[in-house]
Amino acid sequence: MRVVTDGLIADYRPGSFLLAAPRHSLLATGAQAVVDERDPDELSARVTKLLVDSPAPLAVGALPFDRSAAPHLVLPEAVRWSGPLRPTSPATAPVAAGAAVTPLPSGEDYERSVARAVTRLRAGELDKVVLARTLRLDLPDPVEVRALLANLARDNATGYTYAVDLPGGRTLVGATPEMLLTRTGLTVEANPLAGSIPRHPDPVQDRLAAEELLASAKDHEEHRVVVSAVVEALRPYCRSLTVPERPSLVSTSAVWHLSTRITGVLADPEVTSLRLASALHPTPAVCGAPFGAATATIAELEPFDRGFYAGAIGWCDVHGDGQWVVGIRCAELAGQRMTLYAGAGIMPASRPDLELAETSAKFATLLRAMGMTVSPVS
Ligand SMILES: C=C(O[C@H]1C=CC=C(C(=O)O)[C@@H]1O)C(=O)O
Repeated sequence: MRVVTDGLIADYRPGSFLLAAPRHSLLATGAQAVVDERDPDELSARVTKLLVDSPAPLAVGALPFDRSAAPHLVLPEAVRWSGPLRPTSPATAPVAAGAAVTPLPSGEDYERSVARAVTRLRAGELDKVVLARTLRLDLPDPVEVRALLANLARDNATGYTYAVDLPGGRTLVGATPEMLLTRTGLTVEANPLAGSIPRHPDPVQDRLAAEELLASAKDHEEHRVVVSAVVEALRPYCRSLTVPERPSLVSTSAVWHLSTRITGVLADPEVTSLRLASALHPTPAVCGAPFGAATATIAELEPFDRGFYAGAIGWCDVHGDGQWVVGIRCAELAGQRMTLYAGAGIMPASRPDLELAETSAKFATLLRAMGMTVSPVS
């Protein structure tokens, strides 16, 4: 099969790092050095030192969901920038038909876990928790990653399409709508998303769904928890912060979200985008609040390791500038196995069936890009 791809995607090879943002795209290849310090200050200091001492213009990579696990950053051998990716080639299926699909947990078990979380939330044990589920695809052939990336970039032009090489021959591929942090000089920007509703193929029903989301007290509260955590995490680093009073609506091709764009001015020009990303991550958009109770609930109720799902993906240059996005709407590829991840923010007013439907809608980002129409709710 000949795969026609465009721009930087055509030059993507296994092991490369790709981040295609709405206004620019980055392809980094090769690895002069790998950095995996777990302490955020040491990680940032080591990356900066290596960048000062080497010709590499930036470091790229990913922070895992679990703060105590090792990050995976590399100083690439070559870096190329281009404008936004605008794949023009016809969609190509990244793999022949015939995947075996295994959900973990099953739909019923996910609903049971959501119900257990709701009981704890209503008892006041925590304010919010994000519970995820996975779909394992066992494929007849290895995935053609360039075709998958082209389809993701085509369907998610306002989002961030990415591919990150992970230890152990794995690759995280996805298209996230959520930007964790961008630092440009003294200016920082964060764009937390939380509060979602599936989109509808009928335009009138779709508009009604968006209005329902805008009117939902549960979703506004779910969003408020995230915005307040992001503001509190940024405050010590900023001399001013601007936070809109109300969230706005944004959409992917699969889901409507509540979104708040926060901007700030850094107090200390030495604080790198990597250090700021570590300070923010994981926000309650992927974890919950309070942090300790949410991580304990996730560890107890989710029957899998998140790895780099719900982590942070991005780059940082020698000046500390950079961009980090939230590693959601993604799948981990390992040979002919592909594991898709999707989570939903659970609140005291959550309904298990609706949270299951929301995770199904989130899986559609990857399933559509794979050319699959299978119903993931099982
Ligand atoms: C955890 C995910 O989405 C997060 C980001 C936006 C909206 C979310 C929500 O409304 O639940 C989630 O917090 C995911 O896609 O796996």
